[in-house]
Amino acid sequence: FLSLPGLFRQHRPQEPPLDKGPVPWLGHAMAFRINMVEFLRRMQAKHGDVFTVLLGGQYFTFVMDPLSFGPILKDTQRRLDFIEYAKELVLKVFGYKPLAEDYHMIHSTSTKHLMGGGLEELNEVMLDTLSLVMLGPKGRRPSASGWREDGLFHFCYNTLFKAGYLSLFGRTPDAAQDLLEAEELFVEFRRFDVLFPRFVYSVLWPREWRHVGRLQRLFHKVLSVRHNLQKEGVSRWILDMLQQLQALEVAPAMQDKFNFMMLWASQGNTGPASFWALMFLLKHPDAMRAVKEEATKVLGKASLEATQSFCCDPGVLKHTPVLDSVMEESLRLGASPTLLRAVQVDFNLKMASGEEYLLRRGDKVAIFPYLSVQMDPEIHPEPTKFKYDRFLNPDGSRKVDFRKRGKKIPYYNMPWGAGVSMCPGRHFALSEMKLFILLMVTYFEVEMVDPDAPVPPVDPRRWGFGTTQPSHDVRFRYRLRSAE
Ligand code: HEM
Repeated sequence: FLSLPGLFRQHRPQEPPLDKGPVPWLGHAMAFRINMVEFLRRMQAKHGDVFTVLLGGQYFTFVMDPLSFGPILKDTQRRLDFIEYAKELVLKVFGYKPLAEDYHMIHSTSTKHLMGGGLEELNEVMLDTLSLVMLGPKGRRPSASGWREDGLFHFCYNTLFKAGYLSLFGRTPDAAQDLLEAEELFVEFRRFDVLFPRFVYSVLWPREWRHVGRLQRLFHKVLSVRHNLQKEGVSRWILDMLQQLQALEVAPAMQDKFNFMMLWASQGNTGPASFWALMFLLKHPDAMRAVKEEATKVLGKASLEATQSFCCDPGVLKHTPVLDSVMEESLRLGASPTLLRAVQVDFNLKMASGEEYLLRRGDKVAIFPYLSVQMDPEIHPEPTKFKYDRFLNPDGSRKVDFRKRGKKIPYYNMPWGAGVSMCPGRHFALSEMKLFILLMVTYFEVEMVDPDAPVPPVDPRRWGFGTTQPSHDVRFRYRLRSAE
């Protein structure tokens, strides 16, 4: 009954082309869910740069022209809302009931502790925890000099998850036990991660719904405030936010759910993104050579003596333009967030071309930068190719000048989203991923088991959910460089 008005919706003059799809109410939901990129390509070819589609009872207007993103991302008149819409999702996925104060709290605390001076402190902790995860509780073990084999995706995700989790959510005096618990948590995190896209689309089987419920309860328990209080070195980022929630008299059970949300936000993307970076480096010897040369320049020729941990000044992360470009290029190819805003009042969206479209109150506006920016051949020639120096000027400085139709384009790569929903953890995320890659190329020999194995394609079910994942893993081996 509630969806009836939607069913009989008619296209009004000046509105974007309307495509209600083949199935009442569901509209295009099936095609969208199976492969969002293919679906949007088809719609763009059919309707142009702006179109409205019906997806599971809701109307989404996709804006595909990056020169027209400004009015959506810098909407000062608050005709578009991000927060209310995000609230529904957060309640469903994490069980967390957001407060009006949350947005400001998360962003101001992140500015304090995940950027600038706070970040320098956290980088030191991250280096220490990466040492623990990659070398074990006793530092470099003699047996560790032999080759070890793993799936590259599993290795990167597992390492970044454990190091990130222990750095942010704290450790106990028993490092071996911490590692064990982090490993167990990673296994559960991956189970949740695998179900995540279909959970969001509400298309799980009954058994899977029950499984998701069990996983949610497990995370609430493991990340509970009570459990956390027994730990040392819980990051200021987490502590500060929990203190603010306490001051707002949020119940402890709700704080546990908040922690789960922060675990997801902080650990769901860095592992997969590091995988793409290392994968591309392994497949592009020129890029690997350039990164290694830069690493030697900033760190010197490093190797480990017995029982040593990594020796690296995180300050060097400010002097790695080549690695910066590699990370930006890997994120261009591997990150595919969807930026969503709810339309609060009917209003005219002005496009860069001068055209105007009427947007209807209650609809959602969506931007999918992977297709409309990151894969645009005019902005990034040969967009499907990995070019490690794409984001470098000839003089070695960072390239920020990208153009479309002759116009400088402000949003030329959008892995972190943009505007009000821009990732507040981006500086820390880049630091931890760069630290991991630097350690891998400096202290380890790394090679693919089958050097001819191609870069795996993206799992199409994950388009639109932040950093993509490969459709299958790739075997690789690694060993500590011997001391010279
Ligand atoms: C490669 C790594 C990462 C990528 C690509 C990434 C990307 C994003 C994107 C696109 C969003 C916006 C989502 C939306 O529009 O709904 C977001 C939100 C967020 N990210 Fe990240 N992120 C990464 C790592 C991190 C890390 C390491 C942290 C924290 C330590 C973090 C904390 C957050 C938080 C708290 C939010 C929600 C902000 C809000 O509610 O407004 N992210 N991230």
